[in-house]
Amino acid sequence: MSAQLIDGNALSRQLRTELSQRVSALKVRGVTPGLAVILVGDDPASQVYVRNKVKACEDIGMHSVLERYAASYTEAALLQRIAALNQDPSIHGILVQLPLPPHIDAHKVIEAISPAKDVDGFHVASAGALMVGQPGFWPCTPHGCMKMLEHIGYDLRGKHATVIGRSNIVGKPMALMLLHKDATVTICHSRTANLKALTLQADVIVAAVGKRNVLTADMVKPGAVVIDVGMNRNEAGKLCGDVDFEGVKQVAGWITPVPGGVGPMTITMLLVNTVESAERVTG
Ligand SMILES: Nc1nc2c(c(=O)[nH]1)N[C@@H](CN(C=O)c1ccc(C(=O)N[C@@H](CCC(=O)O)C(=O)O)cc1)CN2
Repeated sequence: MSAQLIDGNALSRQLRTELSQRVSALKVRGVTPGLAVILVGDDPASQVYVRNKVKACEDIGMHSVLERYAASYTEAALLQRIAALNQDPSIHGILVQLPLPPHIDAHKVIEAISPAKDVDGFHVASAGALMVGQPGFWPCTPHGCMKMLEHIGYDLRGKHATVIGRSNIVGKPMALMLLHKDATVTICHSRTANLKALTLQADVIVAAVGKRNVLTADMVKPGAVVIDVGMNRNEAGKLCGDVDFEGVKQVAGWITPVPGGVGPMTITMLLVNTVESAERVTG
């Protein structure tokens, strides 16, 4: 048996076409959705991600600004820049690319972004809204995973979902989103005893650890949906996820690839949040 692929590139293309129509409708009403992307430092992967974000905005007719600052940029200067963008009516979403250089307190920076423009969904107000099921921006990566499940028509009610990873930007919000859809959720992490026993029970597994081969074929129930959030490099420098793709695809029912799975969906959901932010402003 071989799992069916959940193609994040194809789904992104479809969603971005729909979004470009929403952007056109906003423009007719005199509003162009605008995203500000801030990059501090010269992390090579981050440079690729921010370029892709700006290009994605352009492709669907949105306005975007990319602000790049040297690694020596101060926290105070960054906070001042965010305060100005909070007041800028042409900007509906503000994103500070992570990771930030170590001298900058990422939590302080995220909290400086107005929750109304927090299209990354990282602000405590956004996290709280997700927790209690109130309107707010959802973090893009787990939101993209939920869209992929929706796309394959997967009904989560009563299903057992196991999330491997407990980060604030993926693991924890992922668990809450699955819970909102009535799944029974288990969160696993580095101190979890007998991870295999918990993944073998799962109908849906989300691997979000940042470590290769965290999930192997012997840990997966036949037919399960496997979503790989990992972004790692193997010895040959090739991009790979947290899942042993070749082995797991023989057992799973559905599987996301890396690249071409969750990654492009992360950027698509950022566009979704920014267009929604602009739509909220216009009422
Ligand atoms: N402010 C934020 N910082 C970071 C986030 C985030 O959502 N907001 N997430 C990650 C990085 N990230 C987005 O910023 C991201 C990572 C990967 C991809 C992606 O499309 N990956 C491709 C492969 C790209 C490659 O060839 O290197 C894929 O999976 O197909 C998009 C976004 C950390 N920081």
